[in-house]
Amino acid sequence: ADNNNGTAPTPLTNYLDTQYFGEISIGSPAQMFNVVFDTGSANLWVPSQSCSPFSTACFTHNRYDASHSRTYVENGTGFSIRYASGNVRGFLSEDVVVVGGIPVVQVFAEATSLSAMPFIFAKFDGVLGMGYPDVAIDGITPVFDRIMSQHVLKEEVFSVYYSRDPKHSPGGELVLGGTDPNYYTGNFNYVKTKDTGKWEVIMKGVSVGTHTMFCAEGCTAVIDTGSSYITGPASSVSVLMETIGAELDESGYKVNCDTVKLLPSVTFHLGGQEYSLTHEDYILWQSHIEGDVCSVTFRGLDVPPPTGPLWILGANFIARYYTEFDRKHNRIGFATAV
Ligand SMILES: CC(C)CCNC(=O)[C@@H]1CNC[C@H](CN2CC(=O)N(c3ccccc3Cl)CC2(C)C)C1
Repeated sequence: ADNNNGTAPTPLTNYLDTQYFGEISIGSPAQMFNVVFDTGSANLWVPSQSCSPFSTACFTHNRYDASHSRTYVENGTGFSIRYASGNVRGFLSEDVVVVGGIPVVQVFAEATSLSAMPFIFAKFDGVLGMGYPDVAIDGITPVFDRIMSQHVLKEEVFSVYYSRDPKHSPGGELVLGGTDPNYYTGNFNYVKTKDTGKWEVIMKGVSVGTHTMFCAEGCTAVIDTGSSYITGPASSVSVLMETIGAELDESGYKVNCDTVKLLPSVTFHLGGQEYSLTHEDYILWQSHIEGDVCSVTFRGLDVPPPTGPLWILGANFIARYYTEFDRKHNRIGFATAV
């Protein structure tokens, strides 16, 4: 609950270092949902009780039932959101949403159809977008904006800790209104966001070992809590992968597990600081019966202009660098995660 020092923590679950989600409630009495807190989008949706039984992705998750909530307000406007990886369709409703113990009356979407891919792989029920209002579909005021307008937060910021190892508990933590010193050391270094109303910054270079190989003339980096990996322009990532001896197969880039210890750091130059990832941070080592598999948590993704080209720094970056998203000063702060 908002422990009236103006900060509100929500513990997160870490599923295989690729999905981090926390619990919110909607309605009275409370209906519980697991949601990804996604800085790369700005809408809240959960599966609807009225989703079609043929939508497997919908049926295998918790569903919101308006008829069981005494604070439900009908809206009914159509809703559709297109993510890079799949889309969600439904209709708008309004009800009391509680995040970290803070209640807000919120317009959200009841999803009636979810694209099977990738939502059948989702361990979470829905998505709570933590992006700026500028990217909110249908101009709906996002949850964090509704919370800020209540003036209950010590600071108009939220912070994210992602654990690096699924056996850790908690798998992560979202703090509304501040940061949690239990999960970082040292000071924060800040980077101003671009004036685009997105959680994106100017990156000054990407280095492999000591050699700046990409983005030397500057490029855009999105700090995206809802993305599992790091993505960059496909051509750059393929050169990067070639440099570390990774090969592309149907499920992404792989390296020979014997070479992992020798792999170079990959460094992202943000603001006045260099943020390095070692092989510990960017290799997903999975032990299988038939032998170990070492996946590289980088993906090529070409985002067309004007949004792109861009790099997306996702969960594996945030797991190494505790991240504060500052709406008051439109900046992002990074500190070394513990
Ligand atoms: C502005 C908006 C309208 C468009 C641009 N924003 C975007 O595309 C988002 C940017 N952040 C990341 C986000 C990833 N999503 C798609 C997605 O595959 N997830 C997912 C991840 C793992 C397993 C299963 C699933 Cl389902 C998680 C999630 C959160 C549902 C998309």
